Amino acid sequence: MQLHDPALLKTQCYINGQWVNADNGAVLSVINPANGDNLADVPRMGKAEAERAVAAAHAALKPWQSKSAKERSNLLRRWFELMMQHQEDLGMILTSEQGKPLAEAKGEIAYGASYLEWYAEEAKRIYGDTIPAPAYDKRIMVLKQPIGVCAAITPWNFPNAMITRKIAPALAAGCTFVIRPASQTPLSALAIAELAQRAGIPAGVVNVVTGSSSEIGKVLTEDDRVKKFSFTGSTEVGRKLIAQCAGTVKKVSMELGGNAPFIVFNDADIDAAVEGAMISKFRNAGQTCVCANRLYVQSAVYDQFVTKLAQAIAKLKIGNGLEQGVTVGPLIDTSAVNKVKEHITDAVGKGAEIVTGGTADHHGELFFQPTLLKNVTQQMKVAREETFGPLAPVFRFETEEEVINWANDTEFGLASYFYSRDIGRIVRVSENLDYGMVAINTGLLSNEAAPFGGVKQSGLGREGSKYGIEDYLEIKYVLLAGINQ
Ligand SMILES: NC(=O)C1=CN([C@@H]2O[C@H](COP(=O)(O)OP(=O)(O)OC[C@H]3O[C@@H](n4cnc5c(N)ncnc54)[C@H](O)[C@@H]3O)[C@@H](O)[C@H]2O)C=CC1
Ligand SMILES: O=C(O)[C@H](O)CS(=O)(=O)O
Repeated sequence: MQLHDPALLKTQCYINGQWVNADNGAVLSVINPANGDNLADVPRMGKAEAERAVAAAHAALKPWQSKSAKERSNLLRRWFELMMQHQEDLGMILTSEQGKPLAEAKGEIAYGASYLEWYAEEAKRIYGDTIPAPAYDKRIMVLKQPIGVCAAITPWNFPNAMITRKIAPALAAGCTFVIRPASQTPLSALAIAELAQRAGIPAGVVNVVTGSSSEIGKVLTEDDRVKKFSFTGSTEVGRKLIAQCAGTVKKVSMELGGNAPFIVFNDADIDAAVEGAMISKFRNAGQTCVCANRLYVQSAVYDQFVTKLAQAIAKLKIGNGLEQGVTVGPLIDTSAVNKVKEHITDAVGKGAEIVTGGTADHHGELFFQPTLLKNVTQQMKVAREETFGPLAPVFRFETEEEVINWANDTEFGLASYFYSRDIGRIVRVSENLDYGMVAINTGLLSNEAAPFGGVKQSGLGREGSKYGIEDYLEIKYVLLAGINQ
């Protein structure tokens, strides 16, 4: 891996300001999904190391809280500046371990850094309240104070942004943090920690532990010193982690699975809808929780949309994300490839038709051709399960009522999209979609200024925006009496 600053490639974990190996020297290999190369080995840590990381975060709490909001803000700002200065190297590390095209990886670095930038500012605007008391000799005050030691387990699909989207509001609020990144993509997390150290974030405020998800997860969810646990990943694992947090009544934030509807009405700008579908569906080879999972197109424009979408898909370039012009990289592992195959086989077996793609790609075992299916129905697996791959199933619908019912017929409620130029329809559909996020006439809704999150079984809480810091604060009610004595 050619880096301008090779010191960003860390192969040890970061605990209490020290770079350390696993106690028993065990390691896990980080593999490039594009070619199977071993990029590096990182520590395979477990219970003891995770407990030391929690202890470090706990010891660092008071000193971190004793800094002024402006001091914390300045440190977050410096961290943001360093991430942007090293955007190229961080992107290279990210593409090498996760697979997404370099342009997307660099975009993720800027996206991840934007949370540090945003919460550097929010750190200075954590306001409390004074409330008129019901008695003349009393005063009511409301303080907002940091919740304490926080912990998170993060996924492989956005190995930079899913960390900063949690750690930035936490540190801004005066909390300290322990991160356990996905074992497929630990190098991005360790590089973030390296830049935290360079930025002057004090020892123990940020800690990164790689290794056993179950052992480390058990400590982070059950240790009473951890007051807040945040997770991004599958709903299935999220349920388990919420249950593990119950024993110590931890506050939890969950960014879980999705099943996004992408609806195109007869009055839509079809070219814009195709452009939005391409962004929403094929970003990160379809491996995002907000990807269009079901494309619903109204009957009068169905054939035109399918034809134009097939033409756009034909322009995608599959390959190693480090190669110039590549727009679709490999999937993360063989189970991801098998899920795409399973959904295609099921749909075709129930009457769907492959318009383009449909098979694995010659670039390697983890590459799959961007695939378009038509004549898809609600009876197929793609209607109910998150594919998390480069598969675009297009359903036909007749009425607004019908498509709203189909779109909402899922346990998920994360992102949703629709294209229309009718103002009455825009208001009605926005209000009737049971989702945490509704994007209108665009296929990309993620940014640091907006509250990202889901309803139903897609999660708990919000990340980003002014709302995202609330999950790292506790409200304290202070009553002052006897004022006239
Ligand atoms: N909402 C989102 O942003 C994401 C959703 N997903 C969903 O998850 C599915 C599978 O992707 P995965 O990465 O395998 O998700 P996953 O939920 O299995 O893994 C996510 C993270 O949780 C960790 N983990 C898994 N089981 C654990 C356990 N018992 N205790 C503690 N940590 C555990 C993993 O090591 C990883 O760091 C995808 O098909 C997609 O549906 C995956 C990534 C992100
Ligand atoms: O986990 C994910 O898929 C991300 O939250 C999607 S996004 O925020 O990068 O759009």
